[in-house]
Amino acid sequence: MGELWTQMGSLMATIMFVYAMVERFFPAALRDTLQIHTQKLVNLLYPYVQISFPEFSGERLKRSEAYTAIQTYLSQNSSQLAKRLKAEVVKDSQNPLVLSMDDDEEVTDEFQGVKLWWAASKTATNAHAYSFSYYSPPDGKRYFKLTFHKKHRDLITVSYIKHVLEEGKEIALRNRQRKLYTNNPSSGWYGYKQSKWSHIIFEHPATFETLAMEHRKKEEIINDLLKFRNGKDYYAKIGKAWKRGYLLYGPPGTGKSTMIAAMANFMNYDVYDLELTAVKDNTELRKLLIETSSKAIIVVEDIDCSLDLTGQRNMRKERGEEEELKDPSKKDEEESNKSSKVTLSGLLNFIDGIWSACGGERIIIFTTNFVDKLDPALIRTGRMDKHIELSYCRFEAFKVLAKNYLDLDSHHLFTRIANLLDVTNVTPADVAEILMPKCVNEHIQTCLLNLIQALEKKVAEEEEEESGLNGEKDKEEPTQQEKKINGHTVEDVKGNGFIL
Ligand SMILES: Nc1ncnc2c1ncn2[C@@H]1O[C@H](COP(=O)(O)OP(=O)(O)OP(=O)(O)O)[C@@H](O)[C@H]1O
Ligand SMILES: [Mg+2]
Repeated sequence: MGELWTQMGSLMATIMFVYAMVERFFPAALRDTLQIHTQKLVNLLYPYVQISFPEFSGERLKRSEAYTAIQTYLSQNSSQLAKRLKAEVVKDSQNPLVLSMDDDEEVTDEFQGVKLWWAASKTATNAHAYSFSYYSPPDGKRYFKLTFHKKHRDLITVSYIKHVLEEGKEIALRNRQRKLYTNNPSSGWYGYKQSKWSHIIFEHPATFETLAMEHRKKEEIINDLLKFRNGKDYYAKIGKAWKRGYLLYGPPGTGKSTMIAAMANFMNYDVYDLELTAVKDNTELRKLLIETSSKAIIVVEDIDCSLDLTGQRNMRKERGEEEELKDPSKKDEEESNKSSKVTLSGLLNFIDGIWSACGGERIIIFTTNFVDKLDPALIRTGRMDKHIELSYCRFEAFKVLAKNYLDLDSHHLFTRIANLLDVTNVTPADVAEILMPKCVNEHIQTCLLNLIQALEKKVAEEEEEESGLNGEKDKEEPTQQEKKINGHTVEDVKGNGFIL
């Protein structure tokens, strides 16, 4: 190929030279005709088409997206094929040292059986003009040049370039370091360092393999996520925004936050941890949404605590209305004191209003400990597409934890543990804590025995508690009013870990 280029190059130079010489002797009126014919001759002898992709295009000093994507695409091939490489440190990449081909290097590529050539080039600068200058000449403008046979013009300009750009972006996305964002209070949105979200590198190690839950349930979630990830065309076909809502519910310590991390790692998405109490109103909420990238998981943890969206909402509303009747000025005062005025309708708009479709490929996750207390409008089907219950640790989940913490697949104590886990409710967080060896030389069997001891103690306590309750019940059946403690039923209080 190199030889061919050299021959072509000298042929072109000869034609241009002859053209320049002849042109001087031609009358001005005939020059245009001469130029057209010369061009035709060049086209005839040189059957290749060239496209260049400059690094900086337009008037704005912004690096061209196409150039970056091509560079990423080529760096995959060029690092093996090119002989002269350029090493660059790229921010936010998993592998910060990226090798790409150096200036004036050339690599070949193949697409659907068609061969094409990529070259990295630089425009020459007039170094002569700087020969007496204190300053060194500026660097020439870089560009990539794509050369291919003209008979493949349609294939290359339509399909190949699209393929390169998409692939380049995809590789960059795969290699980037994912981030965990949190929203800034709106007081910090303006001024010199304005930003609505702050971020750090997302490095949570949780995966679906290390997540303790029933295998069948786990598979179902993974399949759901896969279907979502590959569903771009499907969502477009059915006319639905490409997003999915999950509601994770279950008692504290059952792995809701761990599951979000596992989902983010599985999907390779960024995580936006939205702190609703720091959002002043619905407009701010919308602005935050617009500033999120695609391929993101937007999380609102403990939705019942973040907002006035729970069943208590109605109670407070009623109480508020009563007080307002007595003293109308009180309502305004209360409103201005409240830090967040995000309303249920604002949040619903955030989830499935027209703005929520911008960007695409987003997952919205709400977590709560009390699913029953959420407003039905928030969790109705279609809004939160999938409700996932994270429950207490049963034997199947325990086996995952034993593998994670003790690297253990089976043990003769497992049967005893399975029986105990069947009759008592302990969270995976509690089990994990007990299983974790407390010192370097703690034996596996000791950890398992510690767990059995803790579980037996819990079962005994629960039995004692139950027999005590039954005894009191026999004495006197409490009234409905007495069953409520500070507005919570006995079940609620137990769920919170209080002992009656
Ligand atoms: N299902 C699980 N699989 C693996 N580890 C778990 C699981 N559940 C809990 N853990 C362990 O317990 C710790 C606490 O779990 P996590 O923060 O995910 O609970 P949570 O449901 O989000 O609790 P909360 O409702 O209080 O936010 C985690 O760091 C993890 O080590
Ligand atoms: Mg949590």
